[in-house]
Amino acid sequence: MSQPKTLFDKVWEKHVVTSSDNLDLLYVDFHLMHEVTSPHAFRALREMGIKVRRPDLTIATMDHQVPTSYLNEPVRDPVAAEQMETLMANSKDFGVKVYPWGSEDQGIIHVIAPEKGIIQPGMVVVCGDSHTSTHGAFGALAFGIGISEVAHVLATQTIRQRKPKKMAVTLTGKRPKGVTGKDLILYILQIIGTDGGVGHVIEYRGDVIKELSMEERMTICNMTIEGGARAGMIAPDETTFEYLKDKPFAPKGEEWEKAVEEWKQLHTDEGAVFDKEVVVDVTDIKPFVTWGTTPAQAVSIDSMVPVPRDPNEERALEYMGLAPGMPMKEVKIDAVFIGSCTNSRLEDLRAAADVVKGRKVKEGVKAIVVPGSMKVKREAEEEGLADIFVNAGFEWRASGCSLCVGMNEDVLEAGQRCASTSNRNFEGRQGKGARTHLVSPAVAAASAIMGKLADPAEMAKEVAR
Ligand SMILES: CC(C)[C@H](C(=O)O)[C@@H](O)C(=O)O
Ligand code: SF4
Repeated sequence: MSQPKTLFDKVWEKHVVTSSDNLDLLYVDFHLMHEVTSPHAFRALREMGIKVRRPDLTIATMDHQVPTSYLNEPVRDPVAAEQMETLMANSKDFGVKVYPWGSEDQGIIHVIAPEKGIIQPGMVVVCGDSHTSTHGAFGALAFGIGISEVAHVLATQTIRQRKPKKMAVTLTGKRPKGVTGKDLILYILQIIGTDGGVGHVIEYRGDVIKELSMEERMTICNMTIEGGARAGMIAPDETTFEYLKDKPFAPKGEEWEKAVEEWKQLHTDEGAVFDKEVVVDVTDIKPFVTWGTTPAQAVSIDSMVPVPRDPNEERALEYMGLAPGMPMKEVKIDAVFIGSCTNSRLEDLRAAADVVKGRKVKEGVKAIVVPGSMKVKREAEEEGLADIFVNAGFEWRASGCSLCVGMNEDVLEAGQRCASTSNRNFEGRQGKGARTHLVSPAVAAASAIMGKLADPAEMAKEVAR
């Protein structure tokens, strides 16, 4: 019998075109692009007189800099306007399909690619964006690449990589009610730290993972990068196939049957060895929130702000304006952001709307919902979620990265504190001096109602509909 292999080994080996100097040249099945990391690459191709090798395996969207508070008007920010025009021109010149701002297919690149069925098990997917790790949820090997690598992929449809090591994170026990994919990944990050995955590709395993929806798997893989890993992966199963079936880019008819048979082989063989293994029991966990300025600085919502253990943690507390011993549930907030490629899919908006329904956002709190794609926006409107948010006092926006990164006009003021469903709480991430607490959509929604970080289950008992 051949050597047992991990899921990652199987996908990697299938894509090696050639090797030299400990580097493998990998074939790329799909290349995703956005307006921020593409201009340089297109310029490089233009200067060298090279065409895009496989425009049919490349798509681009506008997400980071697009306005979300208005559509069909000239873009007010000149820098954003220029980036957007540049992407339009480059896409046209190089024959790459683009989903521009205002079009019905536009959205955050990591939301629209899965939504169209582009991401399929066993693929190698790259994008000049760190959160490309999202797509590992499908059993694809998906990772972010640098700007010069974007040019290389455009020109050759391949990428040179050193093979990362293998790490397993196995979730055991029973997931408590009210604990979401977001809580699980915050909990995992708090255990492994921001460097726990460095040099590795993490495979998430165990029954807890098998029971998660595709949306929750995407949330977990999305934030894998915050643990320093190159990528996160989850073996495809019936949940994956169910999600993909009939999506525009998915194989159809006989091709579908054939693909599913192949995809079923994409799992780690019994006896395969990982370089590093972490086992996490999830039985006793609660919703998780961050208190500091890294996604790993997180605690249970029932806990207190911790006593700092080193100068970094001291600095984080100072930046966050928090004192040790203060209950997390007493931390007052000024803003709530429900959005980002971590948590802006229909299921996320449903979870938040479920908490908000019939209640009102606390006076003085600015709360916005930014759907991950225009498709999510339309669907949420059709099923009445948008009305629930608007009636409660949320702003209902068009799709984009928005307050996740503050590269458009959505930024917070210095000192403002936000409960955010995004993935990064670094200093200044949501605006200079702004403070970010990473939370799940349900916790964000409950926090909007309470005006402070809140556990949705307790909020429901305190605030009538
Ligand atoms: C702008 C882009 C390169 C960046 C990334 O790589 O992740 C952004 O999406 C982010 O989330 O910080
Ligand atoms: S939503 Fe946030 S994390 Fe995701 S791609 Fe946009 S800026 Fe990056």
